[in-house]
Amino acid sequence: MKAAILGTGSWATGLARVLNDNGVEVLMYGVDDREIEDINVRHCNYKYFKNVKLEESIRATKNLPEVIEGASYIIITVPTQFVRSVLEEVKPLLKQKVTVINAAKGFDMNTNMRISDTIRSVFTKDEINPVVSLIGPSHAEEVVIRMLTAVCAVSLDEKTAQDVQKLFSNDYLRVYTLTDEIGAEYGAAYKNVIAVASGILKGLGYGDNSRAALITRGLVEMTRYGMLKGGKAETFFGLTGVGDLIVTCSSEHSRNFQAGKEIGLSDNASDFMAGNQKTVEGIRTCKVIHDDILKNYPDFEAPITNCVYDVLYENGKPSEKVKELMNRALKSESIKG
Ligand SMILES: NC(=O)C1=CN([C@@H]2O[C@H](COP(=O)(O)OP(=O)(O)OC[C@H]3O[C@@H](n4cnc5c(N)ncnc54)[C@H](O)[C@@H]3O)[C@@H](O)[C@H]2O)C=CC1
Ligand SMILES: O=C(CO)COP(=O)(O)O
Repeated sequence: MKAAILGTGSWATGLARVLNDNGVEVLMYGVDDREIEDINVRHCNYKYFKNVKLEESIRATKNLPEVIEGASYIIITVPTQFVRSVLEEVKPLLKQKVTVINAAKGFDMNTNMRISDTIRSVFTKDEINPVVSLIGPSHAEEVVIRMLTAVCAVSLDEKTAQDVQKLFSNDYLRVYTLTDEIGAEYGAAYKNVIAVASGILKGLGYGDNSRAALITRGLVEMTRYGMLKGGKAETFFGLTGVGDLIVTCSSEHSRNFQAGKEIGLSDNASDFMAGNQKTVEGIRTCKVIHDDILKNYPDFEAPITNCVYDVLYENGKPSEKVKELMNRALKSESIKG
């Protein structure tokens, strides 16, 4: 059995190793010569993992037709801004029905769709099986060294979710199935915005109490928003919700957290925004959610997202925004608002 992995970055490499460990033939598709050469020749991916030796059976190429040829599964591990364009390149290459598995977290660059909707908009029902997302608290840096991790295979179709569950599960990766696609995808995207806020708090010098408050109130905010979009409340209390929120808000591995930390340290986002080269999905996700609320739900309160938006896009000072959050009108802890 063969899996095509789109991307040669950190998550692509982590999931390639999982599948390789599970006896699946993997071939990675990349656009970066250095990453491809590292994987094929030096059997590592030094840019992302300084001390990890990969198996020789994990290979990468720029030749997309070779990657897609004979693959039963196509795994999306490119940042969300490239998902649609790479899938459009894949489409004419399909010769048999495949299962497309999304592992990216955020929204379509052009349409702001959830990524599962993007996949369904690119392919016909005859070309692909029901879409699956593989999401949950899973830093590539830990998965690639086989540290115990649990994620969800999310699909509207339970059977396809179970198939993907079996494909990825092993003694260090435990996969649960879930059918609330909307709730899971909004949770996995929204948590990146809260993780930027968590990094900002760290950079400003705040401690564990502040982070616990942010995670808790962030969970309330993302649950309310996700329910508005059609997700189930219980999903936000699972791996794709609070699970991913905790890991991303608390880990130095998180690029969203790192971005926030840098912004908090300089009490300003402009230098970071001008120079950033890393994959920080929360930056664009924040704008998508902020703009959606402004346009479609003017009475909806999203104080954390609004503050992160002001810092990233309106030159707001992080230290002032923290004061603003703390001095909002006092209220009860209700999830309703
Ligand atoms: N790194 C992690 O721990 C996790 C990442 N994710 C998600 O996975 C997605 C990818 O993130 P990372 O792997 O971390 O990013 P990354 O920055 O480590 O790697 C991105 C990769 O995409 C490649 N790429 C860019 N454009 C491409 C194109 N058109 N065709 C093929 N490859 C292309 C780059 O060369 C690079 O190899 C993001 O949405 C992220 O939120 C999800 C779970 C864990
Ligand atoms: O989604 C992730 C872990 O579950 C990765 O988070 P970052 O993109 O912030 O590194």
